[in-house]
Amino acid sequence: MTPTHVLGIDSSTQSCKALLVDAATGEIVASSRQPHLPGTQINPERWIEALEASAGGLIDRAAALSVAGQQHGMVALDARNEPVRDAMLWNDVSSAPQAAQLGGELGGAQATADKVGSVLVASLTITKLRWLREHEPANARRTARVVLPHDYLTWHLGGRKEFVTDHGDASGTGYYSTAERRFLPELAEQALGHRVQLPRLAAANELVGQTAQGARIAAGTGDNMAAALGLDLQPGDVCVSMGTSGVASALVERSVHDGSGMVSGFVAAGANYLPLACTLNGAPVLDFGARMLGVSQQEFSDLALGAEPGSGGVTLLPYFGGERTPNRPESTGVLRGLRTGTTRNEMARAYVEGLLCSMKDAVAALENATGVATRRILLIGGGAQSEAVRRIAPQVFGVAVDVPQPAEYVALGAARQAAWALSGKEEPPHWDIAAPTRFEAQPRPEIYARYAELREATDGWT
Ligand SMILES: Nc1ncnc2c1ncn2[C@@H]1O[C@H](COP(=O)(O)OP(=O)(O)O)[C@@H](O)[C@H]1O
Ligand SMILES: O=C(CO)[C@@H](O)[C@H](O)COP(=O)(O)O
Repeated sequence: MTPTHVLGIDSSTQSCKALLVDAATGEIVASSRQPHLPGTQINPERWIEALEASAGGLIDRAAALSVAGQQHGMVALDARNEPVRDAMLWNDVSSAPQAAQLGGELGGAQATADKVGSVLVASLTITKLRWLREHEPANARRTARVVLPHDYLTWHLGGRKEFVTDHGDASGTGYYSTAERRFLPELAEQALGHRVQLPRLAAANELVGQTAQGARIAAGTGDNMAAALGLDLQPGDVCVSMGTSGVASALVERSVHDGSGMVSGFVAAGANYLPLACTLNGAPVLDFGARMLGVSQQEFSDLALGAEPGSGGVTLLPYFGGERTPNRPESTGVLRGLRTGTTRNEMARAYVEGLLCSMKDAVAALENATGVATRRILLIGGGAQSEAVRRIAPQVFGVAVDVPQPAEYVALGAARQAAWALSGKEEPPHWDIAAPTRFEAQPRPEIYARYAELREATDGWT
């Protein structure tokens, strides 16, 4: 029998990735990737070009497809569904003042988390709507509809008919009630100044359209929700993703409302919830370190592994692009403990340890907010390809770290969502996931202790 293929698309911050997968087994039969333009604002048409360049040749081989996308980006459209301006992405921190302002209007941090699942930070879509109203009033007035990156691509692939989203991605807008699982359009109106059209909310396993080639289209979801589907995340697992963002996420059965703001209480693709702690500074911290030392990623990893744990006393706070967890949108990176004898090995290792310590902050926040102890960590994303990250991670996290077989788990999760919707069943298909490689090491709590001291000492710095 000819196998049925499904296509998973991951339109993430740095690139668009596509995986063609056997719908019955999850076996990957083809893959492709196309980079996105750098920056924190982008014309959404550029995403379409990257999608066509990566996935275009695979669509006619798929019976169904699904798009997972970077969360939160504000795609503001006019009455003819033309973008009124470039999309503002999750990592654009311009709207930090508006986040604080709107949070106050909603009654403060805990009241906001109770209402929408998350304390407002600049990443969330609603804060960008208020920014638009204050900084570009003419564009704000022209805005008739607001959608998320994955909604825009799903709409395009379906022949530009209906705008649809899913509960997972919608839960990251700041105008969605995670407790009631519905949009709160009055909050979008409060932010922007007038009512806008929002996409229809579809179930994670719903078919919402069809491509010109005849492939059925599933609702899609946010990239972190898709990663949980791709990994088949289980209770007690914490997924640590080192993409452009650094994310610690876990699947739980009840909605989370963390008034501290460290954890965003999002909804998963399906009946569960996906609380996550997200930093603005993920794998690009390693890119920055390698660039500063003038070496390739491979050489950078080798350099880092040539230094002792603790990096000879050099500690890095890697808040290069401002930070979201903790909420320090104006902050910059800080290096402490440099001596005349500091070596290149120690410098490289300090970058790796700094990134991992910021992810340990995220894991700790997740444990605090959910009350669930971490049984194991699954490390994914571009940064997980670094040997130094893999080997130093268990020293910093203090638990074993599993690195799944190299695979694009967001795109794989999108493919699983497509297979799920195509099957018409209540549950996603069971796919055998290859056994991960386990990394274990003697915990080195002193690394994190020194990092935490630097984080506290620099609170209030910019
Ligand atoms: N071997 C490696 N070592 C360190 N970083 C890497 C390696 N391979 C990829 N990366 C980094 O991972 C990031 C891309 O990861 P990815 O998960 O694709 O991001 P996103 O999903 O946000 O687009 C880039 O910053 C890239 O430089
Ligand atoms: O803002 C968040 C989650 O809240 C980010 O995780 C974005 O969803 C972008 O993800 P990557 O491109 O880094 O995977």
